[in-house]
Order: sequence, then C-alpha cells, then structure tokens
Amino acid sequence: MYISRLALDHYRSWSQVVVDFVPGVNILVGRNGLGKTNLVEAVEVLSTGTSHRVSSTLPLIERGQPTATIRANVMDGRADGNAAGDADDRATEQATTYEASIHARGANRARVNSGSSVYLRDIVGSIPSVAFTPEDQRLVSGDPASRRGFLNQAAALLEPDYMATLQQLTRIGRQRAALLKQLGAAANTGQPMDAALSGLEIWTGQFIETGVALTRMRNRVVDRLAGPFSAIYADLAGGGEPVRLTYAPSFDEVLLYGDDPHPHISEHFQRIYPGEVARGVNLIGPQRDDLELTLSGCPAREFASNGEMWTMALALKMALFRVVRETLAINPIVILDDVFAQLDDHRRTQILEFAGRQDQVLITTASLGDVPALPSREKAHVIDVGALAGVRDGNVAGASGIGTASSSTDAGADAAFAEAMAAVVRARQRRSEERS
Ligand SMILES: Nc1ncnc2c1ncn2[C@@H]1O[C@H](COP(=O)(O)OP(=O)(O)OP(=O)(O)O)[C@@H](O)[C@H]1O
Repeated sequence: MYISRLALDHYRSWSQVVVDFVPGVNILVGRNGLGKTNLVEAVEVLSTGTSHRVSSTLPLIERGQPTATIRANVMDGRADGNAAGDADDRATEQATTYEASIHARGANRARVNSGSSVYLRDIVGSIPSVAFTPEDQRLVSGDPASRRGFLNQAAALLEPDYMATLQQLTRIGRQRAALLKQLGAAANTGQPMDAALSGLEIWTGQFIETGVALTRMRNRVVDRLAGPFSAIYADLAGGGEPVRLTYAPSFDEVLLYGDDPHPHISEHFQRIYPGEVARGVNLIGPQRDDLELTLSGCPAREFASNGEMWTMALALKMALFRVVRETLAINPIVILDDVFAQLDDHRRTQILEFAGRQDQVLITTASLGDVPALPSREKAHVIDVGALAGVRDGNVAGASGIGTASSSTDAGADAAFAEAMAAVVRARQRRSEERS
C-alpha cells in the first residue's frame, strides 16, 4: 500500500498543495519551518485520525480558516520486498481516494472515492502508518496524555471499532461532567436535585458500559505490544536491564474482575460521588489511563536515563510497526521525521536500506546533504518542499544521485534500521543535553 498523491487545502501552513509520491522512499527536503512535518503529519491524521503533535484537531486547520481538507490517492501495492514495484504491477493496481475534512466546528468527516460523507473515525486505520518523530521521547518522560495519544493511535490501527467507542465515551463523559457541575451548584444553592440525580445515574451507567469496552480494547492492544517491546528494547540495548510495558487502566476493575467488572466500578463511583460533585469532573475513567513503562521493575520515568527513555520510546514505535505489519498483513507507511541530522553516513545508509524494503517511506530532512548517495537500482524520490511552497531553497542541490541499497535480507534491514534509529536516539539525546 502506498500513497501516490497527497492534496491539502488549508492544512496548517499549506493553503493549497499537491504532492506526488512514489512507492518506496520519498524524501521531503526543505529548510526549517517550510512545512515538511505538516505534510507527513497530514498522512498521520488520515491514517490514525489524530496527530502526535496535538491533543485536538483544531491546530491542524490553517489559521483563520473554517476547514482543512486532506486528500490522498492510495494504491493497493503489495508488500513483496520490492517496494518500488514494476511498471506492469502498477498498471493493475487499484486506486482509492480518501478525503478527510477537519472542521473548526462540528464533527470531522471523510469520504472514500467521492462517496457519501461518513465520520473521519470510519476510515481511520484504512491507511496504516507508523511515525518516528523527535517528539517520541515524551512517550516515556512526558505526562500520561502523550502515552494515551500513542495508545489511541495504536488502537485506531488495531481495533476496528476503537475510534467510535472513544468518541462515544468522550461525549458521555462531557454530559456526565456537566451534570456533576449542575449537582454541585444545586447543593450550594439548596435547589432540588432529583432530576439531575436520575440523569447522573443513566449517564454513569453508559459511561461504565462504554468505558469497560474501551478499556478491554486498550488492554488487548497493550498485550500485543508488550512482548515485542521488551524484545526490541533488549536488542537495541544489547541486553541490559529488562523493560516492561503494562497497561494501567483507571477502571482497573476490568483487569481484576474479568467478565463482570460493572458492579464494582459502579460501587467505586458511589464512593467518590462527593469528590466528583465538589470538583465537577469525572474522577475515574479511561480519560485517566496510563501506560506503565518499567526498567528493572522501576518506573522508567523516574529511574531511566535520557538515553534509556529514548530507546524505550523507539522500541515502542518499532513494536507498533511490527505488530501492525503482522496483524494486518500490510506494510504500514513509515514516516521518518527529521531522523538524518547528526548521523554518520553508515547509519543513514542503514535507514535507507530499511526504507527501500517498505511499501512506502516518507522522510523529512532539512538538508539533502544529510542523505547519502548510494549506487542502487531504486532511486529515492526527492521532493523539493521549497518549490511546493513557492520559495527558493538551496538545500535541495545534488538530488539526483540518491538511491537505496537493497542487498541484505528483510530481517537484516530491520535490525540495521533499529541500530541506526538507536543512533538517532543518541544524537537527539546529545542535542537535548547541549540545550539544557
Ligand atoms: N494552523 C496553522 N496555520 C498556519 N500555519 C501553521 C499552522 N500550524 C503550524 N503552522 C506553521 O507551519 C510551520 C511549521 O511547519 P513544519 O513543522 O511542517 O516545518 P518543518 O519544515 O517540518 O520544519 P523543521 O525542519 O524545523 O521541523 C510554521 O511556520 C508554523 O507557523
């Protein structure tokens, strides 16, 4: 599977842009701030319904505009190790057009092949992608919201009804919180509370029902990721201290009481009722979930070094890539945002080697000088983002000699990629140490 054309209207810095991609390696090059990350982020949004950079979709819309549109032509190319494919193969491929519209007001919508309008969540997961980005370290060191963001993206790819359940829960949670506030105000003013109380009972029942469903989905996803995560980390760190990924659900009754956690959660809600009314918020529920990452049994956030946290974040992303590839039997589109800077040529070559084996890889870099020129049969497709943005950009000079080698095995390329990405991790760590 690969995207042959991406067209954006009023998406972040892009009022209008059309980009043609090829199967295999695409390198988006341009100076800082030109909008390279915005282009690959649009692919991430179409794929998972969310961006790792924001908690809502509002910042994705160009400032002052009501709507952003992302359109992609997706070809159903096969994952056969020859990512670039032959001209004959491509002639028989099926193209599907996905369109997402992100609205400042109202629900985000989508259309497939110009068909009828559906919710964006209905097409989420159709174009699997995994992004490796400079923000990945926050997965370990950041607050629980960044880990929930990762979990949401992973589950959106692996659990068919996930996004619908998540949105339903968010809506129910909002209604329930509004009632809690109403009850708090009524308690302070001595107004009657009967109607609000019976409303709360109904919304609490729905919140538990939907929250349990979501918790179970998240639990399945974490179960699938946990094994590969520990194994990939051990490979990257050359053994060392063992790491573990576990799910820390707010509704921990789901893990404790198996088939019938509902009455236990209901009791829990009764116990915290005064606190919820006093604060006017839902004090328990999946909006408070977290992922627990431990190093030798201790919380990584508190005990791991910067380098270990980066490596754990990389292992998480690689685990997701592996699980998506194995579960869906599709090579996810790989996004490598700003991974080349400060790497030596050997590491850069390892990344390109891996990239050349995927159906499609989208790489952003500020300078083409960072991308090694290799003798090979497959040429990377270089996209001059400055030209797309209508500005002259000296960073693109020398584009013609770039290619990807493809001599080793798939497993060898995966391992070399992991090794090269670990070097990216170290370079980022050095940069953040220099800054602080
Ligand atoms: N909602 C928005 N409306 C308009 N412009 C936006 C919006 N959100 C971000 N931008 C602009 O997009 C630009 C950043 O784009 P992006 O992050 O894609 O740059 P980049 O080319 O990847 O840069 P770097 O190489 O530094 O990572 C900034 O100039 C920012 O002001």
